[in-house]
Amino acid sequence: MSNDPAVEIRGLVKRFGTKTAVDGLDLVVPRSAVTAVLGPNGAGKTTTVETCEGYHRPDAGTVRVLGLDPVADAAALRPRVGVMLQSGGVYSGARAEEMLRHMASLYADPLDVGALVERLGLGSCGRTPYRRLSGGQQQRLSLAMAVVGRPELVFLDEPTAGLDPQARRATWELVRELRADGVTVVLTTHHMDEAEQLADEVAVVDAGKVIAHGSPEQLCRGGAENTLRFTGRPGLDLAALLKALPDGTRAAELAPGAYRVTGDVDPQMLATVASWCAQHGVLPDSLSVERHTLEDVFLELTGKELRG
Ligand SMILES: Nc1ncnc2c1ncn2[C@@H]1O[C@H](COP(=O)(O)OP(=O)(O)OP(=O)(O)O)[C@@H](O)[C@H]1O
Repeated sequence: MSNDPAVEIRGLVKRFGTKTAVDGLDLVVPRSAVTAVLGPNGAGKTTTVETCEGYHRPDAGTVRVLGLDPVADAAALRPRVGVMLQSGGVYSGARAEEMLRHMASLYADPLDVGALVERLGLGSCGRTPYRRLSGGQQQRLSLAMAVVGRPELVFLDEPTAGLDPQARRATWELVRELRADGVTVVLTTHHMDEAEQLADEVAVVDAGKVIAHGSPEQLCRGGAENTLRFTGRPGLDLAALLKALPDGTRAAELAPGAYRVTGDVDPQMLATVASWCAQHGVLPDSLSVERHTLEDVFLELTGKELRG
């Protein structure tokens, strides 16, 4: 049973009036791993996650969470799934630690509340009413509430948005520990470094669909071209070099003696360039391969223009 996916979304469509927020989205989330959902503003990430949490009924398609229907089986899922919403969902007059203790009391085997409060840096504001907490403190409290019941699966919607670097690191540590404990984590984020640091799998959502899916390494390797740079004698015959390289490779001398080769840079290409240099008596002063970052891939997939 535990080999079944934690979340299985097939052909999900969700409309709000005439607006199609999610437009035939497919996503399979493996268990005991961290899946990051990335996408431009308005791509449909929150709507998708909220549908998995049972807040919306799909207009078409199916959603299964731990093998169950998030709406029809909401009661069965509640003790097994932790949810951190993008904005509160919390009674604003309640005190931070009281709320967390109350939440913990609803579960059979909760985490130690005191320890959780300490590690998320909420110790000094435990008696503060929710509405008087800073944005970052509210955020950390929501995270604590999502994980206190030791869920099998947690949904974290932009868990580190607006957090200071210390709180961000503390959140990352907590996510890593959840994963080490076998918890499935689905998080949305606009921070590419966060996805690179935490995610086993990344799904890029655009206009209501998943347009790319894989490990950060797979996406960085497959999605974008890479670059090889070397420096050597000026005026090398790049047309001759290109003949030795796969079709579609490009080469340029950017400044006298500074060369850039762009294309599918793999170990074979590196060997070919090095041996071509050797045949021409060129000893490069430097030779480096630049891997594309997840941000490069993301921008390549979703475009560089701002969306309306
Ligand atoms: N309750 C709603 N009523 C009407 N339109 C909505 C509603 N919720 C979301 N939308 C619209 O659906 C689209 C997808 O929104 P969603 O919040 O899922 O995107 P997102 O990828 O989470 O964006 P962001 O990165 O900005 O949080 C947007 O155009 C949004 O305006």
